[in-house]
Amino acid sequence: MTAVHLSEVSAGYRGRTVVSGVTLDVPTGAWLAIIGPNGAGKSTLLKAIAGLVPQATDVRVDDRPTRTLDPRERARLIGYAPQNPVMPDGLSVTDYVLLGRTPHLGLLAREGPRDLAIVHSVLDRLDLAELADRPLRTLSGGERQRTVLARVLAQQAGVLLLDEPTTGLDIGHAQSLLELVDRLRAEDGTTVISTLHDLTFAAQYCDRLVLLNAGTVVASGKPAEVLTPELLTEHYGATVEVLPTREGNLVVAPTRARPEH
Ligand SMILES: Nc1ncnc2c1ncn2[C@@H]1O[C@H](COP(=O)(O)OP(=O)(O)OP(=O)(O)O)[C@@H](O)[C@H]1O
Repeated sequence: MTAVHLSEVSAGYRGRTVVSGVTLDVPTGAWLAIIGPNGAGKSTLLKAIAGLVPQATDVRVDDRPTRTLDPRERARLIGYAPQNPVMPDGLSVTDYVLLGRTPHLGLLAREGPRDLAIVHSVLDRLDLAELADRPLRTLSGGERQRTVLARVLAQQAGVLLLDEPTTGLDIGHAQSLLELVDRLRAEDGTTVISTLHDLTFAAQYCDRLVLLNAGTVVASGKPAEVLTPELLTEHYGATVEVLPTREGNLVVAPTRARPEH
């Protein structure tokens, strides 16, 4: 089943087209990574899928055009974690993550024991339980990043849009966050679309990659089809080796120019 469908989607800001002609189908339970150089339009494409930027032609999530959904309906369907969200600094971690439950509450209803149980379980899974009562302004960059993901996971939406979810995380926390997302899609059939600059992680966790440059899709397919030295040189201007590991993963290693003797 297709969870997310884009057909010739273009999107941009104030009359400037930033992403154009993107056609994609993401099956339920799949994980798609949008990769590409800085400014390629990756975040804009995620926002277009979330229905948050002006776009030409509809993006459909669960066969519904996202731009016609009201915010509560959209939030029940799509969990979107932006790269730099505005966070009310005075709130505690628990209260902030509880905001993820808002789309599931009646208009004037307060959260109940089930909502609190979901929040505590997410905090545990993201290694945030000890910070539950801390005001957001006291968190480190990586702790804030995990708290944003916790709010989105508490939403329990079927489609997750994650903009650079591992930025600012150390390798251990980045890995456990990606493992958690991977478990959600295996166990609950959650569909994931994320931007990722770490191409080795993208190769490891994602079924399919879309390489965006200057707002258009220049390559798409399985990690081994997209992460070739030729494509990475052409579109990132990087010199890299792509090495297979014993486990069958790929490592993208930048090579260093050596001075000639
Ligand atoms: N709110 C905005 N208003 C106007 N232009 C914007 C806005 N947001 C992004 N842009 C422009 O759109 C283009 C694509 O930006 P976008 O953030 O989608 O790229 P990206 O691929 O996610 O980049 P990065 O890897 O640097 O995060 C850039 O030229 C950027 O300056």
